[in-house]
Amino acid sequence: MESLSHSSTFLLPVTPPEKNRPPLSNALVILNQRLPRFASLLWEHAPIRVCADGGANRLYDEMPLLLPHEDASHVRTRYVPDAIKGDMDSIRSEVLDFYKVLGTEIIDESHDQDTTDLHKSVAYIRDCTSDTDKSSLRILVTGALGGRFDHEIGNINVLCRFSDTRIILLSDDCLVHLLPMNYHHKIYIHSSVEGPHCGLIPIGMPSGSSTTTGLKWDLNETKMKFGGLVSTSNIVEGDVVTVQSDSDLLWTISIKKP
Ligand SMILES: Nc1ncnc2c1ncn2[C@@H]1O[C@H](COP(=O)(O)OP(=O)(O)OP(=O)(O)O)[C@@H](O)[C@H]1O
Ligand SMILES: Cc1ncc(C[n+]2csc(CCO)c2C)c(N)n1
Repeated sequence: MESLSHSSTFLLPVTPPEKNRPPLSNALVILNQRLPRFASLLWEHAPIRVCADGGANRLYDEMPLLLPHEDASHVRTRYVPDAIKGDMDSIRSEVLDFYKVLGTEIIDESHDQDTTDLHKSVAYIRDCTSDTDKSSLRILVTGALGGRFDHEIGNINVLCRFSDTRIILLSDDCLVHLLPMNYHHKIYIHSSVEGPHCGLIPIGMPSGSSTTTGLKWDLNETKMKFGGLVSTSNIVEGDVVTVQSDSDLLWTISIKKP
C-alpha cells in the first residue's frame, strides 16, 4: 500500500531551507469569511494567491487590521492576489478596481451558477499547474469553516470533488482535509501549533475498516458510518498519527491559539 505524508508546515514560520527547497508547493484561496489571524503567514507560504469573489473584500478590509502597526494602504499594495475568480456577486466594485489596476487577473464566471466560487478557484489553480507539479500542489483555503452551514458543506464537497488534489480547509480554530482511501497515511503533528483535539469522519460512504495509531481512542479495523460510530473529540497522543481505511475519511485537528 502506498504511503502519503501530511504535515501542517504552513502554520510554522517560513524558514530559509523551505524557501529553497519546498517539499510541497502551496497555493492560497481566500473565501468570503473573516481572515484567520495567521493569514499573512499563509500568504508567505503560498506563491499563488486567489480570492474567491467576496474573499477579495476580506483581503482588502481585514489584512490591514491584522497588521495594525503598518500603514493600511501599504499593506493593501503588498498583499495583491494573482487572481479573483467567481460569480462576482459579492466583490465590491472599488475592491475589484483597486486590484485590477495592480495587475490582478479578474475571471468573471457569473454564467456558471452550478459550482461554488471555491470550486471555480480550485479549478483555476489546477489549470495553472503543470501535470508534473500537480502531485506536489497543496491548496490552503481560509474562511472555509464556521459560518453558513450550506457553504461549509459545499466547501467539504470540494474536497471530495477534487480528491486527487491536496486541499486544506482552514478556520481560526481548526483545519480539515481528506485522507483518500487505501493509503497508509502518516500525519506529522506540530504540537506547538495544532492539536490535541482531532476527529476522523467517513465521508461519502461508510468505512468497513479503519485502523489508527497515535490517538487516545485508536481504531482497530473499526467500522464507522453516520448513524453509527464516527470518531469526534479524539485526542492526538504522539508526534505521528497513522491512518489506514477502506474509505475516504475527513481528518480534522484543532489549531492552537497563540
Ligand atoms: N458563511 C460562510 N461559511 C463558509 N464559507 C463561506 C461563507 N461565506 C462564503 N463562503 C465561501 O466563500 C466563497 C465566496 O463567497 P461569496 O459570498 O462571494 O459567495 P456567493 O456565491 O456570493 O454566496 P451566496 O450567493 O450563496 O451568498 C463561497 O463560495 C464559499 O465557499
Ligand atoms: C441543485 C442546485 N442547487 C443549488 C444551486 C445554486 N448554486 C449552486 S452553486 C451556485 C453558485 C454560487 O456562487 C449556485 C447559485 C444549483 N445551481 N443547483
